[in-house]
Amino acid sequence: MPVITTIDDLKRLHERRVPRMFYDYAESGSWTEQTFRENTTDFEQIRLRQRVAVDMSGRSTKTQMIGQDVAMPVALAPVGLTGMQHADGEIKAARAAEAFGVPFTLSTMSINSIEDVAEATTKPFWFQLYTMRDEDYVARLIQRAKDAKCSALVITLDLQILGQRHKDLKNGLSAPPKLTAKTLANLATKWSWGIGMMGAKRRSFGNIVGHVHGVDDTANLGAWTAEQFDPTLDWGKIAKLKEQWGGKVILKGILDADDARMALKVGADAIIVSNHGGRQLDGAISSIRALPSILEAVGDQIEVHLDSGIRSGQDVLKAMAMGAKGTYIGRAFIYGLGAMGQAGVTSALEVIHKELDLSMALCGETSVAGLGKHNLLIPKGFEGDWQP
Ligand SMILES: Cc1cc2nc3c(=O)[nH]c(=O)nc-3n(C[C@H](O)[C@H](O)[C@H](O)COP(=O)(O)O)c2cc1C
Ligand SMILES: O=C(O)C(=O)c1ccccc1
Repeated sequence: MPVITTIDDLKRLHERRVPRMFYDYAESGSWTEQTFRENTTDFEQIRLRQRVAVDMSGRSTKTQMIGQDVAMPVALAPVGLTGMQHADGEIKAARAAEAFGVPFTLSTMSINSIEDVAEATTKPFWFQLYTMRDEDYVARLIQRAKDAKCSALVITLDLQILGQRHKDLKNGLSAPPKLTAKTLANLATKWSWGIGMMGAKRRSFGNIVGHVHGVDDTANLGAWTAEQFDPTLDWGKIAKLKEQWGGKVILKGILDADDARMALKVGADAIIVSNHGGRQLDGAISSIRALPSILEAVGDQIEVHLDSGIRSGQDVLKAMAMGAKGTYIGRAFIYGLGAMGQAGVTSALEVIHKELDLSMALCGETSVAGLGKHNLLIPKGFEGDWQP
């Protein structure tokens, strides 16, 4: 077993072990990838305040997200096609999250189905919803998530149409995913991935294929999304979905204070400040830069979470100290999954937990609740003086 001490170690192994088509799909941002890059470089702009001679014994990273206990404020973000990174990837990731004590969010676009994951775990997980044109299908999907006892519905709002990712088009990534001649050639060097996949429970969209008609035979992810997703989704429809669900609702993909106010108005329990990991609107600001103005607008009335660009426990610390009440990792756990399956996801969580715990101690903090702006050195003008 290789010694893993950083998320980057897992990323290198992921690249080595997973066919290029799926590695590229995970790693890509849209268009020039400016937003994708700035999601991580903007975290680097913020510095941590080192404090000394503070009793650091009895530290804890435990806290709550939407009223649920978490071992640290880091959930697994919904990631489509997770089961193509590793056989039964959603089951593996959900089990790793459950054992660690952090929430797992299952994507609508997952390979393992809601029922597969419910069967393989003992605690409730969260379900992420994409709304399709077929409203009956959406209603059935919500019912399936209820039947599986999912404890939150995460409705993603920043992807009713897909941002263009060049590599996916060049690699011929289709939806539902199919192996092309190019990928099969690439497979020759990815034996363990291929052998695993042969034994996988599923190799196509588990929540969709067999549950809705006319979904196969599409050239690429963008064309498929344009055909299937509901382009008319608006705040009125979001309010109706919330009513249909009846439980906790998290609205994902908020990057603007005005939208955060709308989310508050429809009665969401939490929002996720997110630009979808730089995969949607290239040129949008990083989520860590968007966070302060959103907190100012709604932070005292709704739980504000953040994702996009988190690669370390220091990043988690920075987001929490700025005022977020929770964070999510997307690629960071996908690297682990592609590298080593369930053990790799556990490893990603351990890396981030250790970084968070040690950095809290070196900042002179012993609890998540104690974190605040006093832990940060934020450069003047960090939020940008761009005018809407
Ligand atoms: C490969 C990949 C697939 C994704 N699929 C979904 C999805 O199905 N639903 C969704 O709401 N977000 C999806 N996202 C966005 C993630 O939930 C999350 O917002 C993003 O990964 C956070 O950025 P990070 O990867 O820098 O942590 C996806 C992200 C990646 C990298
Ligand atoms: O790739 C993504 O980011 C994503 O969310 C998605 C959208 C449509 C189909 C599969 C994944």
